[in-house]
Amino acid sequence: MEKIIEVEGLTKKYGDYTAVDNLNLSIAKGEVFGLLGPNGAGKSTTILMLLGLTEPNSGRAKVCGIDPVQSPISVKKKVGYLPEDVGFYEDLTGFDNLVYTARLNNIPQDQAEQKANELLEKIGLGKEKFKKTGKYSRGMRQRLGLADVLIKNPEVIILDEPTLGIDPTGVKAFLQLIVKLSREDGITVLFSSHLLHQVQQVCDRVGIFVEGKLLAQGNIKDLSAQLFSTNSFVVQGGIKPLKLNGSENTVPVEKLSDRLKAIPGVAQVSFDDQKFEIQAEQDVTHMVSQAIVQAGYGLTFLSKKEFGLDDIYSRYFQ
Ligand SMILES: Nc1ncnc2c1ncn2[C@@H]1O[C@H](COP(=O)(O)OP(=O)(O)OP(=O)(O)O)[C@@H](O)[C@H]1O
Repeated sequence: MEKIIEVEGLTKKYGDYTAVDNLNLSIAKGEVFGLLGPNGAGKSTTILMLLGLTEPNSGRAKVCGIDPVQSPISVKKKVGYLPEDVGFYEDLTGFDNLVYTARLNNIPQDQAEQKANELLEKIGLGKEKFKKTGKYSRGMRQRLGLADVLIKNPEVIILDEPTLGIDPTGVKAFLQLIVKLSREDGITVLFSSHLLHQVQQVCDRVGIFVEGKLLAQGNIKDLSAQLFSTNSFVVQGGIKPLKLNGSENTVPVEKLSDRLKAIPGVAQVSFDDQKFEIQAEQDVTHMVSQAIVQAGYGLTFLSKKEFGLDDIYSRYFQ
């Protein structure tokens, strides 16, 4: 797979303090990668180094095959960067702001206007495009920021905490838009955030960043497998013998337990009276319920839990 962002041993120190410590990272074309970590973890510093806005003390980065230290201007042509707070000309409309950015990027006026119109529709600001940006809400500004980044046809977009201060409906629309861009236009997205659920919703892979170090990276399933052995699914339930056809059809609990253990992917089965817990590598709920009914029992309850980023995150901080 083509690599768009490659980072090896990247380190940044501020005096004696190491803000980014020997970072290794590789992001493929079209991937949505989440850089997840608490405040001060080093996410913004990493982004600044990828953009050539600050120099590393050691290590190297390549973005679209370009070294940002050697060619910061070339990198900026290929990478769109949306900072936490975007600045616009408040007295200009959304449309005029976009056209202005396009002109700065040497896009001819007629193409700039056409592209601005297309993008404003795409980000859902078609109706508000002739409103001055000074009157835009925070969510509208972030969406316009995304259009402002896209107008120069970047190969990569880097979003630093892009959803801060947007209401939940706006956040949902914004996240859907990011996924759409990646899937439809093959744009690679680096999404930096401390918000687990958002990262989980949109990112193909995640890197967990704490105190300048990347503690783990992978898709959510792999990360949870690393942390919770291979058993990232837990199915819990209660059973009761079915009396409909006479209790002679009901197999003993020990035998039921053996049948459950034989289900592919099941690692562990434990019973406590008429309640059970099953740990599995994958979602086995449907096979568990079938085995229970076939053994002559009814289910009094059945619930499943899949370890998510919350569990992964809190496990790292324990
Ligand atoms: N210019 C600077 N001079 C000195 N220290 C800095 C500078 N910039 C960042 N730091 C420190 O480096 C560490 C990493 O900061 P960074 O902004 O990269 O973290 P972050 O993960 O992006 O957090 P946030 O989400 O709060 O922006 C922090 O401890 C911060 O105080």
